[in-house]
Amino acid sequence: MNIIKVEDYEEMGLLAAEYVSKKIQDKPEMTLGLATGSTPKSTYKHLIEAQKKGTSFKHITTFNLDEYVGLKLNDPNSYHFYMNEFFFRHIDIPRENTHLPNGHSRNIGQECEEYDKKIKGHTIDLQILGIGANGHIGFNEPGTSFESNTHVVKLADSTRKANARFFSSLEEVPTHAITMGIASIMSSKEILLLVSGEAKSEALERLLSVEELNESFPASILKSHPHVTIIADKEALMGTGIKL
Ligand SMILES: N[C@@H]1[C@@H](O)[C@H](O)[C@@H](COP(=O)(O)O)O[C@@H]1O
Repeated sequence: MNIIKVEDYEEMGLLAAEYVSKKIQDKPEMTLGLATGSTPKSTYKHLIEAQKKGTSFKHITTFNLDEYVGLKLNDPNSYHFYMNEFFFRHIDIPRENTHLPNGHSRNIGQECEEYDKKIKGHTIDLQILGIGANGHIGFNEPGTSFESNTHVVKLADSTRKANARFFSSLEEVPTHAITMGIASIMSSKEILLLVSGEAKSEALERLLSVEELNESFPASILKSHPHVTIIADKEALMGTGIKL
């Protein structure tokens, strides 16, 4: 795993955007895996800037990692809304090239199968990832099989609490989500893991020090991926023994 150390959240976003832009320039029709949450927001902001400087998203295809179950697509807390608000509506990507699981589908099981089929029809060239404080990737909570494909997960209490900051109350946070599975994440050619802030420092330390792959710490699987780059800021690196 290659680690790029940055000063703060903003620099992480800038570097990540430069990294992604370079990949798009090298392969304009690439498939990009996308994440949500607080972590990649500054990356999207800088990618929007990159378009003004010549990066075009016209020929890329995107697949998002996850979506809450039960929220309407236009709910401000849905990841559909998030992606549109913070990225898609600002760039030149054709909407039909963007893919997210539909957590408001009447048949969630079928939705998972269909989403999985769509992913398998592509090879994700670069997957942007965040990490949960409990080591989740996508919404693959501790205990998820490393062989998993797109599936429904019951969110850990700690994840619901961590994400409650976006909702008016904890009760409003959905209990379930659809997530790309760990096997799908691992099948991407390359992974860019973004880690920012003190709240992630324990998870990052665990990831860097873990020696055995363990389903109780989902991110540990990344140790077995041949091409992972981590961009981590000072606060996240605190306690890991890695000095800036
Ligand atoms: N489903 C998302 C993940 O894809 C994300 O990477 C992680 C960290 O979120 P954040 O970036 O807001 O800390 O947990 C969220 O719940």
